[in-house]
Amino acid sequence: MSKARILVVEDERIVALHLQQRLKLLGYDVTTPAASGAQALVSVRDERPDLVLMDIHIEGPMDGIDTAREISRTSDTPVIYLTAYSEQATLERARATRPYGYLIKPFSERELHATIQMALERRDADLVVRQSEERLLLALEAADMASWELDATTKSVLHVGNSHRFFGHPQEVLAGAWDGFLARVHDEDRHQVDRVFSHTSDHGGLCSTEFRSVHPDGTLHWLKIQGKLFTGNVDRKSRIIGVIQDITERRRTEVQLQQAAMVFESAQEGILILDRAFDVINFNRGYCTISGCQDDEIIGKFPHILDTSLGTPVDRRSMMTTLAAAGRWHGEILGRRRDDSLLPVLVNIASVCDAKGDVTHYVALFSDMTAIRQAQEQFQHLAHYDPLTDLPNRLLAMDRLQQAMNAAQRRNGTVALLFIDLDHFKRINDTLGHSVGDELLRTVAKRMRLAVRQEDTVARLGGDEFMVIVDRVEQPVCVAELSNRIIARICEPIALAGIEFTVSASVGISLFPDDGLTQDDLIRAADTAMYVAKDDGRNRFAFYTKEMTRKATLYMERDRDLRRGFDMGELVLHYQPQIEMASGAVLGVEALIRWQHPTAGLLGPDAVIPIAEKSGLIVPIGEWVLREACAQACAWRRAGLPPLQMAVNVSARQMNPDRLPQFLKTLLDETGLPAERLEIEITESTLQNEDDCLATLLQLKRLGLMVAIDDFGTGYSCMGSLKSLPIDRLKIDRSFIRDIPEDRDSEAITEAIIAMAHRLNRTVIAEGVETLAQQDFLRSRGCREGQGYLYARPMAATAVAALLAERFGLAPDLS
Ligand SMILES: Nc1nc2c(ncn2[C@@H]2O[C@H](COP(=O)(O)O[C@H]3[C@@H](O)[C@H](n4cnc5c(=O)[nH]c(N)nc54)O[C@@H]3COP(=O)(O)O)[C@@H](O)[C@H]2O)c(=O)[nH]1
Repeated sequence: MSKARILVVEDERIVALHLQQRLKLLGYDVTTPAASGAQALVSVRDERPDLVLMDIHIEGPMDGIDTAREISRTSDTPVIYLTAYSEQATLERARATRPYGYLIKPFSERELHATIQMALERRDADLVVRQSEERLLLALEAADMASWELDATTKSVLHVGNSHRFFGHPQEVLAGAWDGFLARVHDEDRHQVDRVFSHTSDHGGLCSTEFRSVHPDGTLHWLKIQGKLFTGNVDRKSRIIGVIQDITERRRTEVQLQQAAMVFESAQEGILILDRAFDVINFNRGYCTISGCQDDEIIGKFPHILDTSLGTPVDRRSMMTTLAAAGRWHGEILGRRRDDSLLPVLVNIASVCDAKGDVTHYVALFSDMTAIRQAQEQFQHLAHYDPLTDLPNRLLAMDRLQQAMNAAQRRNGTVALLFIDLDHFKRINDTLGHSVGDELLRTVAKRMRLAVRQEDTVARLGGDEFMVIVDRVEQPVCVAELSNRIIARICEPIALAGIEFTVSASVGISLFPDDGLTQDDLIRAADTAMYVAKDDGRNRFAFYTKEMTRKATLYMERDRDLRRGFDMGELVLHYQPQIEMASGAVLGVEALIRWQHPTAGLLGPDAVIPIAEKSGLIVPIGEWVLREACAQACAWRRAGLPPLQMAVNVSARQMNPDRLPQFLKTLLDETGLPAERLEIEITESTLQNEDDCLATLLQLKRLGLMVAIDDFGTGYSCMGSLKSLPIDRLKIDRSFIRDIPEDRDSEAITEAIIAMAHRLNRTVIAEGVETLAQQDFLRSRGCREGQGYLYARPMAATAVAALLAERFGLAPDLS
């Protein structure tokens, strides 16, 4: 253990040397003695003695007490005063410097040694305390804390460490009366702080509270004070001692977290926190509302709303790739709710990464877009539909018209544009009021919609002007019929405001491409036509061209007449025999329609078939013909006439595989006519144009019927296709037979058809045979059968019976 080094401060050199000797003898190490305060301070600084023996009266301006004060200010070196004086004032001054001892001269070796030892002991103890204090201070500083102390009895603040940091005031401002301290606390927290400290002062134990301190610059700091009531062992004083801490940052974070939690919980959007495997680890109420899922159906599972089995398929792989590359993915999908209903959702997914940049979670946000989409739809609707009638407005009508024109151009078709204007609407509006006028327009709009096909567009252009766009017009006459249907519907009585009245309409029609190639041209043409209809007396239609109007009107009159005639049973069948040319034997007959018109007399098929084809009446008329022909064939059989082939013409529109075979099967079953006795004649063009034709023919062959191709040679059937068709007979067209023998080409064609029929193992018959020369030619080329005026004209059923009876010498029972 090293010797303690002692500095002697003594202005009397002899005394100083003597004291040094005594100290050495006592085992101490001594430094060079100092005679003045200035020397002493230099020595303390340079020699670093363990103790100073300080005479009070020394050289220089500073006495020993001043020097000791300066030493204690700049170092920890303990000072023991040496003096011969012991008057009170000096002692008071000396005590204020907190010396480690006081030796009154003269003193003994024992006194000197004991005082020095005690001083060194005390210095060591002080050092330990100071180090411990220092450690505590450093620890508090490291924790951004400070100590504080309150006298619980007097409720005065004894100490507030680092007061600047926490209160913005020096210690002196805070120390002292409790109210002074409370004045630095925020108004709203003051009562609480007072209550907490009062409680601990009165009842002991721990105290802890958080409050805001108000700094002089107005800033607020959140502080946390914790403490405990202690009662001093010596002085029995009650103190609350503890630590103070600035928790402003923590409070801010807490507030932010609270706000975030509030946003999370109260958000209308669905929010999910997903783990790296995309399984849900947290969700908010919004997600439950949007997805319809219960709490226990969400956690630990893949988000139901992203389920790809319904709605918009979400390509999970590309989503993950985007998330990995950009950290976010968003898109609008049709999401799947718990009950499998679908809803439009905007999905935003963001990756959450740790400090190293590795993905730890995903946050997914789901916004229900239903309301927005509905609003958009409503907006779209408002932009494109008339609010009064809910019909398309001019804007949408023009768009539809353009589309129809484009499509018609591609397929070489026709589009009709109908301009419809109510007659005298203004009068109704003026007399019955606008609300009745509005109601009338609504009623008319509904009636027009009911009059047209689903695919046609009915639009309101404004006022009492409407437009109908008819796509895929087959015949202009169909448009005329539609116009009449619309006019008729509009004309039906309307009861409004307690009054029943009727309103009529005038319709102008233009056709694309005939009447114009642009929208403007077509509209202008339809408008012009509408004024023509008005000029002609209103309540009618008019085409842009007069000829079209005339044709359509004529057709409709004929159509009406035919329907009436059909209903009145004015249609009849005549039969033209088919002959074996070598023997003159009647092999069969062809049923040909006639119309016994009440004013025009007997009309041929030309007055029936074209109109019936256009109006669709051909199907019921054709079925009537088949029924009538079969019934007649059976009647002849029953009358004892020899069995005959019954050939019946069937139009292309009848060749419906879902209808004709079943109809014929039932007919044969009902009449008992053997199937092979009935021959269906279809034209070559029917065979070539109708997709359904082949399917129907195959079914007819399965029933056992015979099939002939009528007007053969006028189409373009090739041998290859004929070979595979289910036909039994070719009927050479009358136009080739007519020019035989004058025309070589007709002869060549006829000859070729006969040869082809033979090669294909089909029978062949020539129609329109009028002369023996024609018959000779046909026979010489191998054609065995013929039909024509040479043998017989088409005739009534009774005439056929009479002819057959005569040929066979029979007396048929035709009763
Ligand atoms: N879908 C249906 N079509 C029918 C039906 N009935 C008739 N038709 C079609 O009408 C076409 C014309 O028939 P029609 O006016 O009766 O003329 C037939 C004969 O009168 C006529 N013919 C017969 N021989 C001669 C002749 O020597 N000279 C001459 N100038 N004309 C003659 O030919 C018609 C029969 O021809 P086809 O049917 O081609 O064998 C008629 O062609 C049918 O297409 C019906 O019910 N449904």
